[in-house]
Amino acid sequence: MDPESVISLRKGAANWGLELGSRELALFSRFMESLSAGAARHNLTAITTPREIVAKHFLDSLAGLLVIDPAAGTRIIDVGSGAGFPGLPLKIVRPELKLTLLESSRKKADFLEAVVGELGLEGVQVTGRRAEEAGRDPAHRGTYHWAVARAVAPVSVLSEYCLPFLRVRGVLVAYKGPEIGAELEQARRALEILGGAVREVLEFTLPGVDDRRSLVVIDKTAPTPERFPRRAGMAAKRPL
Ligand SMILES: C[S@@+](CC[C@H](N)C(=O)[O-])C[C@H]1O[C@@H](n2cnc3c(N)ncnc32)[C@H](O)[C@@H]1O
Repeated sequence: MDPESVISLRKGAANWGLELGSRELALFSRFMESLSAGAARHNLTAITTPREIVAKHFLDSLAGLLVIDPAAGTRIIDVGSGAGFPGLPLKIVRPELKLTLLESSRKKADFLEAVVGELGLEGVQVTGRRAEEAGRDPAHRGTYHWAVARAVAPVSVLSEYCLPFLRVRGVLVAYKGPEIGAELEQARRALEILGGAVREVLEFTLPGVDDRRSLVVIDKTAPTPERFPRRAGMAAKRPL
């Protein structure tokens, strides 16, 4: 990673109260190399300049640590992880997290396996399945303290993908853009049915690019009824 990117990553992370040392910077640097190679080879991400990768992938992902505290539980699942966001940056900075990267595209899951190996990260499991299927598997259902997802689906649909994975009192952190009011209004019924309640919406600006973002923090307040998630595709086709 070029010196300018290192500086903006360190400065941006300090904005979230995170101090990045040489271990973390080396891992981010290697991750950036894999991303650039992966983007060229497999068209994995549209964001390719180092400045944008730092701000829109690394720092955006790290904002989740404003909410996620491993002291309150270490099991975390990233639903629809794509090229590893937000899960991998969270794991780099909080290595005690036990991370599952769930990604239905085989090509992307293969990329994730390769990156986890290249970075030498322990306690990361890559699962190349759909959320609707893994959410019914007892190895995953009701077992996580945290679920995170970025750019996967509207909150009404995302709740059906993610809430089944959480224990009661677990937390879903949905990474969103600004102006989330109407989307949350549409998700009210789904949250009620699935056992979730919006705790708060944290708004922030991405350092370096000044884009506005928000984190929707949803508490799991009751067990998700057995019939959810519905079969693959239903949540998106007929949101609750
Ligand atoms: C727009 S990408 C976002 C990737 C990453 N979260 C990010 O922010 O860069 C959405 C990803 O979610 C995955 N996805 C969509 N629906 C899914 C589902 N039902 N189960 C698992 N993965 C899913 C897609 O394959 C895709 O890689």
